[in-house]
Amino acid sequence: MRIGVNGGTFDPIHFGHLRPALEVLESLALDEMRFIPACQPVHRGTPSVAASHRVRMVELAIAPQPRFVLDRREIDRGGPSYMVETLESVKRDFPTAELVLMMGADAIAAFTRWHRWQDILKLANIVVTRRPGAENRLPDALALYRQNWHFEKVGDPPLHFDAPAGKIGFLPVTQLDISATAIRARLAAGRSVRYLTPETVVEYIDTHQLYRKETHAG
Ligand SMILES: Nc1ncnc2c1ncn2[C@@H]1O[C@H](COP(=O)(O)OP(=O)(O)OP(=O)(O)O)[C@@H](O)[C@H]1O
Ligand SMILES: O=C(O)c1ccc[n+]([C@@H]2O[C@H](COP(=O)([O-])O)[C@@H](O)[C@H]2O)c1
Repeated sequence: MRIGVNGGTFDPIHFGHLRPALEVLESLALDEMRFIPACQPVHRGTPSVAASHRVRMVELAIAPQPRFVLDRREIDRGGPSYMVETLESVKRDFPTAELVLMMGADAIAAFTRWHRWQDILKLANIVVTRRPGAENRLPDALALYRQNWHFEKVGDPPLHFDAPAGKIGFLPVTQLDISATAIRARLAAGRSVRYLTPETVVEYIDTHQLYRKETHAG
């Protein structure tokens, strides 16, 4: 079994998370892609809305896609959301599974500042997806991880890693210049975010009046 791990603050989830996740799932022939909302993301501020809202929006967004799975383990664990602990926990639940951690080019550029990052490479392979605005940060990461580099472009799916962990692959996915920061800014300005995120998420945000004021944090 091959399991994709897609961690994020998801504040809120948007098509820039969803489309690359589907392309990774298909390109690597994963059995499932687990969306794991962070409880307390490290290396950034507190999320703008409560974890319960972020979780529900992920659930709504992934509902149409059968192999997308909501994974609540970071929320249930509480405290700082260190990815190494999350991967250890997934590995305990699925001891024989190969884990593929996906992250955008912006995230891999900061990877060596992650908690116990060397241990992450013992637990999983990493697939890096290109992200608009992060292009000039990728070469640094490329140089840094050359010893672990595995594939750099798409062949005919399924791509596969030749080891169960420790490899970093690069997948050029469809480019969507969408960020949660820009979505929050639009909402704060009273503008629409339709077509940036699934309609169910737009409706949830409207119903709960999220991101309009600062009273939703918690
Ligand atoms: N538009 C996008 N294209 C490709 N990858 C993305 C995109 N947006 C987010 N990601 C990736 O998804 C993961 C989780 O990102 P996150 O939840 O922080 O979203 P974000 O839009 O970057 O949020 P924020 O603007 O609040 O920082 C990261 O690995 C990030 O690189
Ligand atoms: O484990 C760490 O030290 C670590 C440091 C920074 C980010 N992460 C994880 O990377 C994912 C994307 O983070 P972010 O801040 O871009 O939402 C999310 O799952 C975070 O928990 C993890």
